[in-house]
This record gives sequence, structure tokens and C-alpha cells, in this order.
Amino acid sequence: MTDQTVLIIDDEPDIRELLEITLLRMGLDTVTAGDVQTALEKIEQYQPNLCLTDMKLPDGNGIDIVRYLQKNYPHTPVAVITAFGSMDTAVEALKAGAYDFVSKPVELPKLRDLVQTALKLSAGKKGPHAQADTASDDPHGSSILGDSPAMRQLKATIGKLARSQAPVYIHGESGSGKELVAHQIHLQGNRTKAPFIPVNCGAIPENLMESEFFGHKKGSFTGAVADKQGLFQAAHKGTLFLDEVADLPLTMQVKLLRAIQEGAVKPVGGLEEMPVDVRILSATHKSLEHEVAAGRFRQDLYYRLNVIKLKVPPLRERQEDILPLADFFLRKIAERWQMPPIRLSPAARSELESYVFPGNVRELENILERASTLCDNNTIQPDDLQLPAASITADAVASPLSTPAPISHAPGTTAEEPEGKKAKTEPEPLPAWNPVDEEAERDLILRALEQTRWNRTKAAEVLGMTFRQLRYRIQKYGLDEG
Ligand SMILES: Nc1ncnc2c1ncn2[C@@H]1O[C@H](COP(=O)(O)OP(=O)(O)OP(=O)(O)O)[C@@H](O)[C@H]1O
Repeated sequence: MTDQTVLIIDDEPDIRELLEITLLRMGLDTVTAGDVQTALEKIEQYQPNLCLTDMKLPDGNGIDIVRYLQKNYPHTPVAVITAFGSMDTAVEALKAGAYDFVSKPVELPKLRDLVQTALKLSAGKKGPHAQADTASDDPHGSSILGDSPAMRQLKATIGKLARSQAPVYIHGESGSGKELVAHQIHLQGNRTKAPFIPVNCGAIPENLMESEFFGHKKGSFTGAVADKQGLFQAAHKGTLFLDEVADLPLTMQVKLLRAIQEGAVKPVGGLEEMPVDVRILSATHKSLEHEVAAGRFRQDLYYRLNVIKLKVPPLRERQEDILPLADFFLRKIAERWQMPPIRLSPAARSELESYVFPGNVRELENILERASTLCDNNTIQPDDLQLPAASITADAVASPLSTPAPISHAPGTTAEEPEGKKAKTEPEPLPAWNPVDEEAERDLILRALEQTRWNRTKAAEVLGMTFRQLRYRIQKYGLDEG
């Protein structure tokens, strides 16, 4: 491990020193802070790969740091150091998004394991705009697969659009590949040396939106501890992909329109406009026309974004792409899990070919990921696919869900099962997550994974933890090696 920096936050110099020595011996760089304010400054300055924080600090507590990182650097893992016996605070920190905790007095072997696991998982993901995890490792790593007439036409259009600078509005059902298309438009054009910045407009809290898009100046609001560049500045000379653009609140739509028209943005708390050269691509699975008619989307912005409209066809309209995509995903899964090649039996192949895939390509990938875990002798049979027995109703197609596995939901979660896919027998609800009893936690995670047929996104939802927290625990308990 080299070139990795760990920020150690503790107000006791002796503990800071002990942790520093331990981590330096592991070949890691360290930075230290004795209070929350200094820690936030060091985070901005060094963008560490991992943070270890004490809970009680002179000007706040470790949870403030957990929350700050969750919001601004969601890929930076943070572990908390708790006073002996104070399990309540450990649980609170875990629920706020911390990866793990160590109790004082710190057991160094446990600390080393924790650091190693957290760094392995966060490797390569740094910076405020790193993308959130998805069940698939790299949504952009591959080019667009598919040789059906619809896809050939789409690829030819992408080639032409890549040469232009016009805004493109990409529409299509959920999971059909809109983001992949946007990324290809960027990669094949002349902006490829600058970044492609995808942003999920529905995922940014409304009160932070302006600062996320346009940046802010230090001190412009509570928590603005340093100047921060916005998504527009980050995408300068590159491409900004506004995913789920229909979810932008009306107030933000006005500001966005202005920024696009002027080609300039003003950071929150700043006095001067900064020119930005950004190509705007946008997408939604909703009907933007319908949103305009309903008064939820400004018509002037709609015309700005929708200079060229590009449709990504649903998978069921390009049946000949299903098996080549399936073979590609199976190769990827075998590689990722370091397994021998996984095959589809002829009967499984024909089942896939006649399925309608309401969740499109993403659903195909999820089905295969689950089937690869369930199958014997590395050959997937129809039963392993677990496709719904009844044919899918039009309602189900209109409200796609990427994973058909039956699951139960933790209280407070709202995932819905579409009508045509309701589980025949509801699984037994899981007990509440108790993150401090390791044995119980391991057992609970295993049960959730089995219940969701190893769909980690769904299992995290069932458990009420984030995908990253679950991924960390799967690795910590060696559950991915079985
Ligand atoms: N033609 C394709 N070739 C290879 N992979 C594909 C293809 N289409 C989609 N995928 C993969 O399927 C997954 C879903 O695609 P993507 O995220 O681009 O869909 P989307 O339409 O943007 O979804 P959403 O509406 O939920 O944002 C990704 O992992 C993507 O890499």
C-alpha cells in the first residue's frame, strides 16, 4: 500500500502518535487533526483515503465528521474510535454511515485489519464527485454492446452526435443504458480529455443544489469550510450529464437555464461569474413532455435541453441483443468473482430470450448475478434465473423493478414490488440490525443475502444500511469467499 493517506483525528496527542506509528509502519501516509474544524480543513486539503476519528472532540464529535464525509466525499471511509463500553455512540456512528469502529484501548491488530479492508474497498475512488457505488462495478468501463438494427442505428447516431456540441436529451426506460449512451457521446467527441461528470439530479438535497452545481466560497454558509468547486466547474471543457433531470426543483431549473444560456456560473457567496464551457447531456425515464404539461418542468429549459432527442430502445424491442449481453455479463461476473466460466443451458437461453425485461439491461445483469450464485456446475438452468412464472402485465412493464427476487423490507424503506412480480410467499422479516454484536451481525447479513438471492443492493436495503457499509462487512466477514 503506497500513496494512500489516512487522516487521524483525536485530541489526545499520545493516541494520535500511536495511531500514526501503526499506520506509518503499514506504509501509509498520515495527517492528523485534534478537533473537528482542523479535520474538515485537512479533508479539503488532502482528500484522504480513510479517516479515523475519535468520538469526543473539543469542538464537536466524530459523528459531525462522519456526516460531512457522507455528504461531500461519500467514497471516503471513516471509522470511529469509541470510549470503552460506549456502544450507543458506536451504533449512532455506524448508522450515520461510518464503516466500523474500534474501542479504546485500541487493539492494534484489529485496527490494521480495519484499515486494510477499508482501503482496499475505497481504492481508486477519491474526490467529491466520485460516483456512488452500484452493484455493477464500472458502468462506463465497456462500450455499448448490441448488434440489433435498433442498436446499430443508435450507435451510428451517437457517432454523429459526438461531433456536435448540441445538448442531447436521452430518454428511455430505466436500466436501458441511457448513462452508457451519454458517456459514449462524450468519449467519441472532442471533449474526451476533459471529464464526463454524471450527476443524479434526484439525489442532491434541494438546499445544497446551488452549491453542488455552481460551487461555493469559504464561509458563505455554515459548513462551507473551504472554497469548493461545483459540478459545472468540474466539467469545464467536458460534459455534464444531468441524469433524472425531471427531478430538478423549479427554483433550480431557473438557475440552470441561466447558467446554460450565459455559459457562466456564480459560486454561492461569490461576487464574480466564472465562464464555463460545458456540453450538457440530460436524461430521464419520465416523460419530460408530460412534466412540462403538468407544470413541473419549465418549458424554456425543456427546449434548451431537448435540442436533439435520442431514444434508447427497451431491451424487449431488441431481442437479438439479449444473449450476447448475457454472455458478456457472465464473463464479467466470472472475472470479478474469480470463478471458472459460467454457461447458460440451452433451456435457460431460450427462457431469457422470451422474457420481457421490465428493468431492461440492468435487470438482465442482476438476474445473471443471482443465477451465477445459485447454479450448480457453473451452468445456469431455467430455475436459477427465477423469472416470474406468469407473463408480465402491462402494469409491471410500466413500473419496472430491476430485481425480481422476493424480499422483505426493513421498516422505513419504501421499495415497491410491481404487481406482476409479487412474491408468492413473503420471507420471514429479519430482526433489527445490531451493528455491535459481530456474530449476530454476520448471521443477519448472511440471512439478508440469502433472502435477496445475493443481490447486495437489495440486501443493504433490507438491512437498512448503505451499499458501501454492506460491501465492507461482506469483505470483513469473508462472506464473498464462500
Ligand atoms: N448496450 C449495453 N451494453 C453493455 N452494457 C449495458 C448496455 N446497456 C446497459 N448496460 C449496462 O446496464 C446497466 C444500466 O445501464 P445505465 O445505467 O446506462 O441505464 P440507465 O438507462 O441510465 O438507467 P436509469 O434510468 O436507472 O438511470 C449499466 O451497468 C450498464 O453498463
